[in-house]
Amino acid sequence: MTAPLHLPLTAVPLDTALRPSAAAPLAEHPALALTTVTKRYRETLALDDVSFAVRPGELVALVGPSGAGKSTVFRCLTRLVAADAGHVDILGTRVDRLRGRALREVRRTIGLIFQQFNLIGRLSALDNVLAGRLGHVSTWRVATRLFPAEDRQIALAALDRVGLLDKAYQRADSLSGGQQQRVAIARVLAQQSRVVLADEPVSSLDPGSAANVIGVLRDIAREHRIGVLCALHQVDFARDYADRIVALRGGRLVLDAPAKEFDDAAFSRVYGGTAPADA
Ligand SMILES: Nc1ncnc2c1ncn2[C@@H]1O[C@H](COP(=O)(O)OP(=O)(O)OP(=O)(O)O)[C@@H](O)[C@H]1O
Repeated sequence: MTAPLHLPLTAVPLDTALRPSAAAPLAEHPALALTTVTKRYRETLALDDVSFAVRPGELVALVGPSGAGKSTVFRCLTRLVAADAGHVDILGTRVDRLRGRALREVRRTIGLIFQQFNLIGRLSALDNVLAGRLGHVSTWRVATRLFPAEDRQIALAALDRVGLLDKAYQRADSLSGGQQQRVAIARVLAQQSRVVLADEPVSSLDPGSAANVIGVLRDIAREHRIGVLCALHQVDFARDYADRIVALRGGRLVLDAPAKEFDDAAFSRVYGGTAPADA
């Protein structure tokens, strides 16, 4: 375990510490875009001519019934699978054409948030956030976990932003689910990602914690001009917190609209049937 090192947070103003790196491409490009993407797994057409984009600063909810193709969208964006047709862009770079090192570099710019938090339980919240700095520091520093003071400052600022500075030296597995997910958000902040993919980030949380986490995600998207694509099962959260909702059904895009326009008619177009009272 790294010895606690309590650095004064005043040394680097928080907005400076968390500003996206100057090397990052500027905001003209969408954070991510799918253009006429088709993906087939043998006989299953998982994505059928799907196009949509997420702009910097926007939280877009990706909704749809089970098997609609949401995970396949994420797999195409991270190039875990190759689209059969169409193209996939991250910050203006076509990831579907990349290989090897170039692909790894683009992947490193994508912040990932998972349903099950994906933290290392025995490490402190701070060390988990520092993992977001791995793409920014040399291999020997990673091996020895001797992160420069500046990286620790950035990680602490990120924890402060999600309201967890006082938990920095606490083991991740001693935190509540909502707190762990906020550590995961702090990690993508420290990573200075311009693109975040969040796969069902609040599914395992109680409604209060879920609202808190998704609210933090939306706020950091706006503050840091991060494009966030967030797969959500809870349509009510999508409506309340997302800027737009993109809906898939049977691999086809059936809706791409401002979240507040997602009414009962839209619900039945996406899911069939009527919206539950609390959706
Ligand atoms: N590796 C695979 N091999 C064959 N078919 C697959 C594979 N992965 C997904 N599929 C099929 O592709 C379709 C889309 O699956 P996908 O996992 O993208 O949907 P999803 O919207 O993420 O579903 P869920 O909400 O249940 O996770 C489904 O019909 C699924 O059964």
